Amino acid sequence: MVFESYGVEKCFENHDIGSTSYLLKATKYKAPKMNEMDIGLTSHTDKSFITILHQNQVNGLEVKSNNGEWIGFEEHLPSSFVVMAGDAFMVVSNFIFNRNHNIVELVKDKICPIISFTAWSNNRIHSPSHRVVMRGDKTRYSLGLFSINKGTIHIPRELVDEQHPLQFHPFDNLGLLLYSYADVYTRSESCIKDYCGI
Ligand SMILES: O=C(O)CCC(=O)C(=O)O
Ligand SMILES: [Fe+2]
Repeated sequence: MVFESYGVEKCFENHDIGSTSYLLKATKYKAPKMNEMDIGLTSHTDKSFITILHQNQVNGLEVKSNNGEWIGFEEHLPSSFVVMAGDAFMVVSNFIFNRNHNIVELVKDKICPIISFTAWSNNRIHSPSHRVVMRGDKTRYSLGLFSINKGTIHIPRELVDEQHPLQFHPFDNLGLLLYSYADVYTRSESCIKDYCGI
């Protein structure tokens, strides 16, 4: 849908199932002691191209809004999941799908572009900062499917123009992930900009 909306469907073949590695991560977040509030996962942006998240109906995921407020993601359907852009892609929206694959909620333009700059979309799309905050007395489980492109991601020529001069060198998505964990990354405001910014 995003590729279509930018008129670059032809680039999709470089991002299809054969061009992507997947990391499936299951996480258990314990309920805070004494019913207080606990940060389950500190604020970050994902280094994937795209992330799909599902939780066991114990809310906790929060996304930073444009004005710096944290918006809690409230799950209403057991079959819903969140699709979120990573630094390699970056999207302005969170899509929440139901089991018929229809978008049931679009938290458009609320997502904060404060610290991240998109690579593939040449800085048009932003990956949201998000975190997990635990409240209440229930254990939370989440499943995250992180898709990471194999090979080199090139910024489509169609996404470079006068208003959007080229912002990123071609880059390796797995390299970005490893760089974010490596000592060489000095933890400035934007990992992706440090890694392959022009
Ligand atoms: O558990 C969640 O809902 C979020 C997990 C997450 O953001 C991550 O692992 O990068
Ligand atoms: Fe994340």
